[in-house]
Amino acid sequence: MPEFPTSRHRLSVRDLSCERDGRRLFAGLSFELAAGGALQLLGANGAGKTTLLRTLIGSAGDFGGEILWNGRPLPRALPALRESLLYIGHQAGVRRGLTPLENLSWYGAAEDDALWALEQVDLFGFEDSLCQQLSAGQNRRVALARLYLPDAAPLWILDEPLAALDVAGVAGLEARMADHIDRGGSILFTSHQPLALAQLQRLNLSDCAAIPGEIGAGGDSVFS
Ligand SMILES: Nc1ncnc2c1ncn2[C@@H]1O[C@H](COP(=O)(O)OP(=O)(O)OP(=O)(O)O)[C@@H](O)[C@H]1O
Repeated sequence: MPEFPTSRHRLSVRDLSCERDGRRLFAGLSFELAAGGALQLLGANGAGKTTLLRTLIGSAGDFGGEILWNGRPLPRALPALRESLLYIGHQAGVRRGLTPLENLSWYGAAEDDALWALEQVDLFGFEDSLCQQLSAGQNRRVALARLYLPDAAPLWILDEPLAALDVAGVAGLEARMADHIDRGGSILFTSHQPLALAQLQRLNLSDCAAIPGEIGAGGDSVFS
């Protein structure tokens, strides 16, 4: 697995606000996520966690405030952000009419790499089964196998990656996330469950609060 040089990427959110159907989901949201950082988004059902993640990757509607990738504002910087992004959404992007191996091939993985990745998520022996015949947790594992492909991007944005995982699956994902952070990657994820990651920062969207300081190893900016 490659190293991601530290201080090379940075996602900045400044005074972000978002409304849907005339209802304010959150406002005054500011944080920075730099190389080597991890941020867990918390919040009640409907607080706007998925909407925030989709806004950050340019897949949601209007927003107020600023989103910057390496100091350049979206939407202009969106192509550069997407080049550095691995996004796994709530629906996980698994095509249920395909096999796990075919799903990873669809994402451009070579067969050897895909087989190795599937083994890492304990799907050895299921690589040629149709995903529609797999369990919910196994389908989540197919999605998470993308995190083990050799060209995994430095910025991971993961919506409910722990959903449907068993205890061993959660432990495996924690280890993979820790390794990614150690190598200078960064992770923004939602989860209702606690995760044992060193230096993990948490942000509760229900509070619409700002994070005091920077997440990651790349600098010394402070937002409030
Ligand atoms: N395109 C849209 N049009 C109208 N309302 C929307 C739209 N997208 C999201 N919403 C509303 O915004 C609110 C926040 O939804 P979102 O999925 O972001 O919440 P969440 O915090 O991820 O919730 P959960 O924990 O249940 O997954 C919900 O009430 C949802 O119905």
